[in-house]
Amino acid sequence: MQIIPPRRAADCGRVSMLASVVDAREATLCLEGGVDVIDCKDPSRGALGAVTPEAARAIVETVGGRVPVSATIGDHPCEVGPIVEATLQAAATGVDYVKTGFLPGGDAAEVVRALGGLRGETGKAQIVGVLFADASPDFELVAEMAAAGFAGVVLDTANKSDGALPDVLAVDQLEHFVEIARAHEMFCGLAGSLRTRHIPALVRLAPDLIGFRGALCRENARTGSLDLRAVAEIRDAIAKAEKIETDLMMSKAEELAREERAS
Ligand SMILES: O=C[C@H](O)COP(=O)(O)O
Repeated sequence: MQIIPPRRAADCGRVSMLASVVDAREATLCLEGGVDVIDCKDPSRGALGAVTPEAARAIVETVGGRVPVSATIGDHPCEVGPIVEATLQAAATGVDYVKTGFLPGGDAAEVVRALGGLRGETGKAQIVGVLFADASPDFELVAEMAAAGFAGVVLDTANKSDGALPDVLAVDQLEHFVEIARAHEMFCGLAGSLRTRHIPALVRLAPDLIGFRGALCRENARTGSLDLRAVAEIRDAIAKAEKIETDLMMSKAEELAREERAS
């Protein structure tokens, strides 16, 4: 089960919606709401809080292969031991992707290389690196991740009470991140306290996915319960933004064709 492979999202304008869920009930609600990727996460335990292995297995079973399932491993210090152990534990639950965050401090490149050395030990699970826009992200790490065989990379925020991703990094920096991921043939995701109002500018960057938790909950309380209407609102906002982008591309193509015929 694959998230849209690199380049196709940019070519066909299809941006996947990722929703972070705490249990099988929320996973079912997200499937009903048309979510493209189910992300196992316990928001009460941090930016990349991990659910229990039992909860992750229950989510995988409930989703039943209908969409890709990812799991976060927790906000570990950037050290080989804890991150490798947590990554293997998450991979053993049957998810398609394990999202591994890189907080500042420690030798992130060493950790990436250690994770690359796990090839074959993570079963079907592929590793996705998560960089934190509000914690001095090193975009040079994307090349290391690609060399280590990571499937993708996500730019998220660590501090969920200090603004959204576009408040932390300017759009041209977000665009640069997407371009770097594409250049290394990895899928890329954008996340971090995102709301409906952020969607048009982010869809314009054509990431492969945009991730949400807080916006999907009642009163945007990320540790609260998911709300089907909020899920549908975000789903519709992505579809609307994609249609605008597609129509814009079509009209530009028609204008170019007219100019060529006239020349
Ligand atoms: O990957 C998903 C994001 O971490 C969503 O969480 P957030 O919307 O609360 O930032």
